[in-house]
Amino acid sequence: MEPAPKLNFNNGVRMDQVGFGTYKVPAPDAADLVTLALGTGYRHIDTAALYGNEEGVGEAVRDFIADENVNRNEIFLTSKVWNTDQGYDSTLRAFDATMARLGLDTLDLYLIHWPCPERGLFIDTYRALEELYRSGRVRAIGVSNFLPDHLQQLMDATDVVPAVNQVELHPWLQQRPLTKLHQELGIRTVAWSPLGRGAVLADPVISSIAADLGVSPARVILRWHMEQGNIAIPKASSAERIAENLDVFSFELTPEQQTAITGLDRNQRSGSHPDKVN
Ligand SMILES: NC(=O)C1=CN([C@@H]2O[C@H](COP(=O)(O)OP(=O)(O)OC[C@H]3O[C@@H](n4cnc5c(N)ncnc54)[C@H](OP(=O)(O)O)[C@@H]3O)[C@@H](O)[C@H]2O)C=CC1
Ligand SMILES: O=C(O)C(=O)[C@@H](O)[C@H](O)C(=O)CO
Repeated sequence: MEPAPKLNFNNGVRMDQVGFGTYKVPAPDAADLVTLALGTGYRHIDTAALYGNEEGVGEAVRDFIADENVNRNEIFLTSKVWNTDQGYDSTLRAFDATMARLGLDTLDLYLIHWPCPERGLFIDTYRALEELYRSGRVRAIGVSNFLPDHLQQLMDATDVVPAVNQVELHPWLQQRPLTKLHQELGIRTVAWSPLGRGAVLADPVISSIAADLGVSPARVILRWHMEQGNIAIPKASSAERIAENLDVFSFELTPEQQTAITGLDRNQRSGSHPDKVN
């Protein structure tokens, strides 16, 4: 299957518009599942220190590069510094630990996982990401779960504009004020839980559009993300679903279908609120 189109970051780095998410992929399963995703055509993998699967993700990436004669720069890998490692020196140590687990020399994108405003450390943490960026150990840096006021505080105090803000986003939580701010600031929106952890698949409007188009509800939702300009990182555990989630570039939604999906927005989170995680 053809890889997804690539979108440019504000620093010229390019990321596939569909990636493979690995939250809750058990460590023993990670190497095989990521290998399956890479073999299907994914060239963008999302993990994090929290997920406990960086060893398997790294093994899959390294083996795919060796076995398939693929260059390292053809695979885009994201990881994230966890909340308990926030702070300048601790973030640098956390990055070294992530790279040791991945078994790689460079990372394509490193993110602050949650702002954790009560810790008061996300600016120091981001300064460590800036150091990693300046030293060439990461190709791009960014944030995750940042709200507008977090972004403003960060950009007032630091130098490198985040390449992305990775946030929960799906038809029931469209985050329109935040995505508008992203566009104004030149920050890419990466949608985590793009399927609402599976819940949105059962929405009757999605099901009806899927029936009209003769595709699955997941492909409708992910096509919607593509047409919104989002980068989506669905997680799946079967070859069929992994392939299905990447096959979202052979059809389009009609304006009426787009409008119907826009109408599903109801500010409903499947995950935690950024102000509640510390
Ligand atoms: N930065 C952050 O704070 C966060 C980042 N993330 C990232 O976002 C990724 C995706 O989000 P996630 O929370 O996993 O949820 P998703 O919205 O990707 O949904 C995943 C769920 O949907 C099911 N599913 C996937 N594809 C299909 C399909 N084609 N048909 C039917 N069911 C399907 C999966 O089932 P099954 O696995 O059984 O196939 C799984 O239960 C994560 O893996 C992680 O990488 C997630 C949460 C927070
Ligand atoms: O948001 C939640 O409640 C979750 O369990 C996840 O978002 C988790 O906190 C996480 O950050 C996964 O990347």
